[in-house]
Order: sequence, then C-alpha cells, then structure tokens
Amino acid sequence: MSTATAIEIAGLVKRFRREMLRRDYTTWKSLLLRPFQRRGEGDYLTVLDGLDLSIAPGRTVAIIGQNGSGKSTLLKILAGIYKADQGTVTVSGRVSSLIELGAGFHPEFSGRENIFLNGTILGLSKKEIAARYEEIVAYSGLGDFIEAPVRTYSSGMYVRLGFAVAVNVDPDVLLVDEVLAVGDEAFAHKCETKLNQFKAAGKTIVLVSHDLIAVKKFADEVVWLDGGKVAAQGEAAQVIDLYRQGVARREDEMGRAQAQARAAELAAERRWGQGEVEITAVRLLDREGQAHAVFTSGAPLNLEIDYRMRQEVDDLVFGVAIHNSAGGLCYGSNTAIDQAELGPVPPQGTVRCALQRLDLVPGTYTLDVAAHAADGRAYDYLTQVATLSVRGGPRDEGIWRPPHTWSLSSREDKA
Ligand SMILES: Nc1ncnc2c1ncn2[C@@H]1O[C@H](COP(=O)(O)OP(=O)(O)OP(=O)(O)O)[C@@H](O)[C@H]1O
Repeated sequence: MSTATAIEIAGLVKRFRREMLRRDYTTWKSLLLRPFQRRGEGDYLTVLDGLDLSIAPGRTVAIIGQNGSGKSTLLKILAGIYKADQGTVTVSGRVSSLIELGAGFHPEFSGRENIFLNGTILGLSKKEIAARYEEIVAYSGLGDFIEAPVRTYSSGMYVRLGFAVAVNVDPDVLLVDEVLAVGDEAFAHKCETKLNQFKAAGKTIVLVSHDLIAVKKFADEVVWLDGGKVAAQGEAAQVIDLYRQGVARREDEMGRAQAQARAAELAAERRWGQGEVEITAVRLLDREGQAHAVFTSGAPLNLEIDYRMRQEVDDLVFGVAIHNSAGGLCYGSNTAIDQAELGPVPPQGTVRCALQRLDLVPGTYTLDVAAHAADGRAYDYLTQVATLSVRGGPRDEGIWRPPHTWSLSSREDKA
C-alpha cells in the first residue's frame, strides 16, 4: 500500500443508549409513556469519546484495556459494523474481520453458500471466490460439513469457517477480536501461523486481546484504551507496563475506599462475636505508613487494627488471617501464639502487626481480623474485612514464596 497510514481516526465518538441497562421501565404506564418522552444526554453511554488514532501500514497493533473500555466497539467501527456518532474513520484497502462469531453467516445456508456470501460482502467477485474456494475449505478443515447448514455447526466450526474466509480473501487490513480463543489448540496454532504469515507479508493487523503475554510476543505496537480515548500508544512492553500500573493504581484506590467503607460499617454480615470489644477500623499500610490495597510481593506490610472496649476485659488477644482467592488459609496468627509483649491494654487503642516481608505469590487475598478472649471466644471477629492484591515478582506459583536460591554442581565434584 502506498498510503502513509492504514488507519486514520480523528475525534471518534460512539455512544450507546443506556435504556437496556437501566431498570426504569418498571410499570406498564412508564413503558407506554416511553415513546413520548424526550431522550436526554444521560440516556447515552459514551464509549469512545473523541478518540484519535493513526496506524501505519504493515504494523501489528494490539488494543488493550479494561472490560468495557470500548475495544470491541472500536474494532466494529473499523469493520463497518457500527457507525460512528462523530469523527472520521479512514481505513485504506480491503478490510477483513474476525470479530463476531459467525457474523455475516446465514444460518440456513450451507458452509459453501456462506463462503460465497461472505466473500461477496468482503468485495470479491464470484470468480475470485471460486478460485479460492478449495483453499478456504481445506483451511477450515470442515470436510463434508461444508455442505451442511451452518446452524448445525459447533461454535468452534463457526470460527474455523469465519477465519478461513477472512484470511483467504487477501485483505490489506485484518481485524481480529478475541474470537480465536474459541477454537481448539490445533486450530489456535494454525491461526497463529497464518497471522505470522500476514505479518511477514506486510499486512496491517489490529487485534483486541486480554492475553498480555501473547500481545507482547505478537504485536509491534500496543494501544491502551481508557476513558474513551487512547491512554498510550507505542512499543508493546512499554505500553503494557503503563497499563498494568494504571490497573494496579485503580485497584488500589478502589480497595482503599472499600476497606474504609467496610471499616465504617464493619461488614455486618461478615462479623460475629459477643461485642465486649469492638474493632472500629483496619488499615493496610506500606513502609511509609500510606494506606494501600495493592502491595508488591516481598515488600513490608503493616496492619493496623483500631479497637475499643465496650466492657473491660483482661484477656484480650488480637489475631489476623490471610486467605487466598480459593479460600485457602495462607497465614494466621495472634498475639497469644506470638507471645507478643503488648504491655497494658488500654480501653481504646490501635494494635499493629508488622510483616517485614509479604512473601506471597502475586494474587488476590482477603484479610480477617479478630479480637477474642484467651480461650478463643470471639469478642469481635471480622472476615474478609479487606482485599489485598499482591503484585510483581517472578511468576512462581503456590501460596508461599520462601526466600530461596538455586544452584547446581556436577556429580564428579561430589565423588
Ligand atoms: N450494541 C450495544 N448496545 C449498548 N451498549 C453497548 C453495545 N455494545 C457495547 N456496548 C457497551 O459499550 C461499552 C464498551 O463495550 P465493548 O464491548 O466495546 O468493550 P470492550 O473493551 O471490548 O470490553 P471487554 O474487554 O469486556 O470485551 C460497554 O459498557 C458495553 O456495555
């Protein structure tokens, strides 16, 4: 292609009506009155909000972003499935897309008829399709099923046929949504090979994926969508890092807000105890004393528990427990087990548990805290009072990360 850009988008706005999402038609009357009511701004969800994006020919570009950030919507606009509300979108050359499972297939038509139908939609003449027909059928691996109506196909068969057509019509720009995840392993390899051939042939590929490892391996460039705009575009590893940091920041903010809200209400359905002592707040702090919900594996974690006695008790024990997302207990201890020297316990105060190293593997964990009597009777027991996300570090597995090293020696040394 001789054009400077394969895709040029300026000021793209896409809105969807919210009415399907809202539960405001609760009565027959409101339903009947609906056609006479004016639609306001608030009835629309703005998914793409003035998005600008340029993609050079021959690039493999992955679109990443959180759920609902508009990745598929953008792809569908590029494919011509959705219309933009505002802005300009220019795609140079023939566009072929793998977006919706079997979109464009007629259920009553056979695979063969659908190949011709689909090829025509993609701008090929009957002769051109006929010339590619055998290749498409061979590529789909559908064999005799090619004569059966596509409504009888499994979802994997739909994808095979869709993919076979899309990649064999010689597109300049290929749009791929995460549909490929539907096929089996052998087909996934086949797709990967084909996409690599496309890349080598200098075609432009735009794909949407949540698989950041695959994206890093495959894409030349990554676009991160956030808030209806491009938050970052550039070299894959760099943008993925920015995205991960952004997600962690957001998760941290939400976690902190949630921990505070829970501390204020103290999760009525998740607490029990006789009430002589009340836990009034729980905080997860970093080494600087800042509250967080996301921590780096191996970093210190300081837990603070505020309490007040409603009734004087002289056998107060404080405990903490950390569970993983499968509900498995990763760690639990209390001031009695640890024989902690706390000194006299005032009627109101803050107890701190300092973990020098949070040696958990990355994942999501929940925290339980408790104030109880020496015999285990709960004064106040709070389960899942805070969610704790552990990030970073190598990709090891399990529940515990002991500090460790590896080494190797030859058997001769030992002999
Ligand atoms: N046809 C539609 N009608 C109404 N709302 C829609 C429609 N299509 C998408 N949306 C809404 O637009 C927003 C963006 O959806 P989209 O599928 O583009 O996001 P995404 O980034 O691909 O998400 P995911 O990662 O979950 O696949 C969502 O809030 C979705 O509910």
